[in-house]
Amino acid sequence: MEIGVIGLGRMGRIVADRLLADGHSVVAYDVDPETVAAAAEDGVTPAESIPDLAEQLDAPKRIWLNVPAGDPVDAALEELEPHVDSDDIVVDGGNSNFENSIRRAEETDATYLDCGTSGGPAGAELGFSMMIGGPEWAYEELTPAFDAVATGPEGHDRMGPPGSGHYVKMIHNGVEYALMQAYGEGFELLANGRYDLDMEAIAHTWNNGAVIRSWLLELAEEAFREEGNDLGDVADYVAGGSTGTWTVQEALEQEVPVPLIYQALSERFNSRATGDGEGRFSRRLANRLRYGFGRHEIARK
Ligand SMILES: NC(=O)C1=CN([C@@H]2O[C@H](COP(=O)(O)OP(=O)(O)OC[C@H]3O[C@@H](n4cnc5c(N)ncnc54)[C@H](O)[C@@H]3O)[C@@H](O)[C@H]2O)C=CC1
Ligand SMILES: O=C(CO)[C@H](O)[C@H](O)COP(=O)(O)O
Repeated sequence: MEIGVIGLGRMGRIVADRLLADGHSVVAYDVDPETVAAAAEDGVTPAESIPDLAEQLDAPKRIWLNVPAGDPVDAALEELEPHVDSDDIVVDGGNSNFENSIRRAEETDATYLDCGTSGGPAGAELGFSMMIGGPEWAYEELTPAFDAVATGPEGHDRMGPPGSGHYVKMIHNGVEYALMQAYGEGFELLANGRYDLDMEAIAHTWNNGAVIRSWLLELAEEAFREEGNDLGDVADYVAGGSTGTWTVQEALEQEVPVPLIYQALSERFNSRATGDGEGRFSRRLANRLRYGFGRHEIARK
């Protein structure tokens, strides 16, 4: 299959590479020409602009966006609009707000799939987990590409109508915040408790057979190995927060209590209010875990 990839950052580059590795052909564009040139060396066909990318693709066109959520998605769609019709499929692989995805699916002349994507840049070797919303025919049409970018056929599924893919990913991220907070609190108590303990060794032991083993805990083990038992100069500052905020807003609207997710989000806001980089071990671990899965910059003291 021939696919246009727009956005070749941490996630888009993996999408392009995994499509190429599975035998698909990729035409790619990024606002950063150096990024495009680097990808071209590894086999993508470079495009100089979004219209150029659209013109290089044969009809029906298949286009995959991996740009930052918000205005860049609308800007890319606006440029695509004169070049697409309902036989063409546009996938938004970013962390877009699900209500924007519903609006975009209605506004665009193309057929739209919202694709919540989990696994982060660190998950490149295994492939991603992908939650997709939109028309069934479009999901089926793109299944070979989803098989290539996800962990395989089990790594993606159609959630339901437009918006549902990003809705499920939003709540996934709320769970992610709460899990990081829970691990953080446990390690904070261990670090300040009554024994002199080795955090990496504890994480390693828990990761081997314990009820609470997980990928986040493997990333915690890696964090202690790389930063030291006290997390070194990793600051008490947790960035991000948009998807968690939307999760809490949705929970309020649906009158579903989500105290753990709300508390984890509040801890992030608190970390920014304190601003001294010292403070809570739990939040320092969350800061480091965001680098672990997402390659988000680590705030340092
Ligand atoms: N990093 C992560 O762990 C994950 C990120 N996401 C989501 O995936 C999307 C992309 O994230 P990343 O790859 O991490 O971001 P990134 O910042 O690494 O890459 C974004 C790329 O888009 C390019 N770009 C921006 N505006 C553009 C435009 N109008 N046209 C073409 N290219 C444009 C930038 O130059 C950059 O190369 C975001 O919505 C993010 O929230 C989803 C899951 C995990
Ligand atoms: O979606 C993701 C992982 O699943 C991204 O890494 C996202 O950036 C995480 O959210 P936040 O930036 O609010 O920590």
